[in-house]
Amino acid sequence: MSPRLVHWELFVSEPILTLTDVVVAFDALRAVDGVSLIVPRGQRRAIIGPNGAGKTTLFNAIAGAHPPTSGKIRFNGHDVSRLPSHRRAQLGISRTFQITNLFPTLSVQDNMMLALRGLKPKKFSLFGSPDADEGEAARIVDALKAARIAERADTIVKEMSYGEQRQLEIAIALVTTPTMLLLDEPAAGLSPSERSMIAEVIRSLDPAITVILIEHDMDLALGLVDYVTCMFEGRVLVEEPPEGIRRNAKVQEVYLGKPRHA
Ligand SMILES: Nc1ncnc2c1ncn2[C@@H]1O[C@H](COP(=O)(O)OP(=O)(O)OP(=O)(O)O)[C@@H](O)[C@H]1O
Repeated sequence: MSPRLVHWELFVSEPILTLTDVVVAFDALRAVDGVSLIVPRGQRRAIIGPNGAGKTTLFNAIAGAHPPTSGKIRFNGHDVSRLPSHRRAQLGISRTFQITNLFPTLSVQDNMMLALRGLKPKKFSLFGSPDADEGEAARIVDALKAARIAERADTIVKEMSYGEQRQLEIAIALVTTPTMLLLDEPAAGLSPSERSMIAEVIRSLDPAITVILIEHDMDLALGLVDYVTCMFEGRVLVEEPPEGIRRNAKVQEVYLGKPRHA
């Protein structure tokens, strides 16, 4: 076997994401307090834990919105620990936010274009053609199809239901063709039927995309993932497949509430 091939094999078997002893401190508060994680390529992972456990702060550390105070983050063969978020996005990390981040008076198509070109509406009107070229148009169609809102391209965002807006956020995260997608409470505030739609969208994402999601709805989260990390007070409390997580005594204690005995 040639050395080139050996190197390639090592590369493809390397986990897509490795966190080593990551700390994010806000003054005296260690919101993330020494988290180490290994996420294999293509895995679907849920991060669960009670309010304030450090889940969103951990996402911010991975995506670059708030880089770690100390520790290492390795993504797809690169040490990204100190990179700004736009460089991490270029390397293939994409995310959605807990609170909608859309431009409500623009169309779905224009929101997608802004995301694709990494612009804000003002700059959008100043720079280049607002029309998508062939490559951009194809990526937008693919992302809208994956999010199941292909027929809404010309709709003004504020006229869409809240559930559709959450689907659009996923489409926006997909339009940059990420290798890893971080979804921060994708189903928060949705009705049961909107939740089922979001679950269907996540379930049918390209299996090559690694997906990490924060979700408070346990039924939804556990039905979508291969593996679960439960955080508590900034640390990893438990890691295991979804089958065991509900029965795990530590998880019951901190997250689900102590089991009631008859
Ligand atoms: N920018 C900040 N400045 C100071 N403290 C912060 C900041 N962001 C988060 N924190 C604190 O860090 C801790 C972890 O917050 P974080 O939002 O990461 O938790 P979470 O697990 O995502 O909670 P939730 O489920 O409620 O969204 C909390 O005590 C929070 O108040």
